Amino acid sequence: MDSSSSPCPLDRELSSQIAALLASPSSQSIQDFHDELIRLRECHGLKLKYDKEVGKGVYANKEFKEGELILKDQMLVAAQHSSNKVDCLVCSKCFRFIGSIELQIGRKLYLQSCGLSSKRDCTYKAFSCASEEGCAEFSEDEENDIMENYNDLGSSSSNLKTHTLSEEMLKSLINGDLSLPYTKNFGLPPVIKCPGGCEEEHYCSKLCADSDWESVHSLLCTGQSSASSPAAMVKFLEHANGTNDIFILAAKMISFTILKYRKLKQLHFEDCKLHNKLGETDDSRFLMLLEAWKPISMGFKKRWWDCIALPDDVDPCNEASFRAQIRDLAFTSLQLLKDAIFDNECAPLFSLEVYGHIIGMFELNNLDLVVASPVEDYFIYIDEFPSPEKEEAEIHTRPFLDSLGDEYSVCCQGTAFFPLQSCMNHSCAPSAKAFKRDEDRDGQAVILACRPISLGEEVTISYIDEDLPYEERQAQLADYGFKCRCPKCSEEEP
Ligand SMILES: C[S@@+](CC[C@H](N)C(=O)[O-])C[C@H]1O[C@@H](n2cnc3c(N)ncnc32)[C@H](O)[C@@H]1O
Repeated sequence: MDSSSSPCPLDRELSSQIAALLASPSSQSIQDFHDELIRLRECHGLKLKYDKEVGKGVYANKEFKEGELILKDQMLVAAQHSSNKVDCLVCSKCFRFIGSIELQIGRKLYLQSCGLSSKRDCTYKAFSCASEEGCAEFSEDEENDIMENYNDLGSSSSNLKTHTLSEEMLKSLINGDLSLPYTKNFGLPPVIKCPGGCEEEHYCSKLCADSDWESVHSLLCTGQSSASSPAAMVKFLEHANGTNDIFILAAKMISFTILKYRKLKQLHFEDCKLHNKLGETDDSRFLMLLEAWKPISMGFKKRWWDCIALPDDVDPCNEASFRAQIRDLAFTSLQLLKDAIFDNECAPLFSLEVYGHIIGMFELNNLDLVVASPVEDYFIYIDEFPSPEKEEAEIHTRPFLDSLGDEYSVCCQGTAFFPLQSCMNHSCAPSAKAFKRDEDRDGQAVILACRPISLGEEVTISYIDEDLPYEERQAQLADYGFKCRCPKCSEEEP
C-alpha cells in the first residue's frame, strides 16, 4: 500500500525523519549492536553474522550437545494477553507468578464468579482485594463450610461451579486469611504494587517495579502518578484490549523510546553544562532520538498492513480492502495513543508509517510468551501424595480444584519480542528449539539445541510445525513472507 495515500498528516510532514528512522542500519552497526548483546547475555557460544542477501543469522561459536542451553534471551518488550490476566497474576516486568498459591486460586475463582473475564472493572475489583499474602490455616468451621458446599452438590464433581464457594471464602483466600495445605512448599515472590498507583500492573520486586517504571510504564500508567494523561491512556488500552493487544506492545516500544530519548537529553544537557558547550540543536535532538530508537532499528520489519497474513475467511478479491481496514485500525489506535503520550520532540514516532513498522516487526518476529503455572504444580504435588495424607489434603483442596475444572493449569500467556532470538532464521530441519525447562519460570526466551550443533553451523529454529508436508509448510511460511530455502525444502521441492 502506497504511503502517499496515508490518512496520517505526520507521514508527509516528517517524511525525511521517518525515512532516517526506518533506514536499514549499516552492517557494521548491526554487528556491533549484536556483539554487545551477546556479551551482555553471556551467551558466548553464539555469533551473529550479517549477510546482505539473507540478512541476520545466528551461528554457533562452539559445539553444542543435544539438549544444551544455547541462549536465554531477555525481552525488549512483552505483554501478557489481556484475557490471560484473569487466570494468572504475574510480574509485569519478568512474568514470574506472584503472591501465593491461595491468591492465584482465589483471585481467579473470584473473577470467574463475577462473571467477567478480561474486563477492566472486574480486574480492578479483584486487584483491590489482592493486596496481602497470608498464611492462616483453615479453622474447623471453614473446613466444614467447604465440605458442606461440596456435599450439597452430590457426588458429581463436574456439577461443582465457582458459586459453591462463597465470596467470603474466596476473599479469605485472596487476602491470606485462609491457607491451603502444603502451599509453603510453593512460595512465590510478594505482590509489589505499581509505583504510579494503577491497579493494572503488579511486580515481583521493587527492582522490577522501578525498572519497568523508568523504562516504559511511567508514560503508560493509568494511576495518579502517571506522566501522561490517564483518562486518554484508559481509552487507548480499552481499544487495544478490544481489538488487538499487539497495540499495547507498540505503545510500550514507543514509550521505551521516548523515555530513553529523555534520559539521553538529560545526559547531554549535563555534559554541555559541565564543559560549557553549546546546548541542543534540532540536529542533536534528532541524533538522540535515533540513538534511543536503535534497538528497534535492528529488528526485521515491514508495514503491518502489508505483511499481515490474509485470514482464511477473507476472499483474495477483497485483499486490498482488508489491508486498508487494518491500516485504519492501526490509525485509530495511534490517535488514541497520541492523545495520551504525544511528545513533540519525538513526533516521528507518532507517524502511521513508524507505528505500522513497529507493529509489523512484532507480527514477523514475536515469540509466544509462556510461563508454567505453580498452581498446576501444586495440585499435581497433592495428587501424588501417598495415602492417607493425600485424602486429608484433598478435603481442603478438592473443592477448589473442582471449581477450577480444566482451567486449573492455565499458564501465563502473552507475546514478546526478543532481540537475539528474533535474529534466528527458520529451518524445517532446525538445529534448535524454543523450549522452557522446569526451572525456567519467567518470561525469558530459552533456546535449546535439539541435536548436536557443530562450530560455525547456523542455529535455526522452526517457525511452524516442521513435520507438516512440504506444501503446507510453504503455505504457512508464506504468511511469514518468505519462501523457505532450507536444505529440507530444497530436497523436497517438487
Ligand atoms: C525472524 S526474521 C529472522 C532474521 C532475519 N534474517 C533478519 O535479518 O532479521 C525472519 C525473516 O528472515 C528471513 N528468513 C528466515 N528463515 C528463512 C528461510 N529458511 N528461508 C528464507 N528466508 C528466511 C525471512 O525474510 C523472514 O521473514
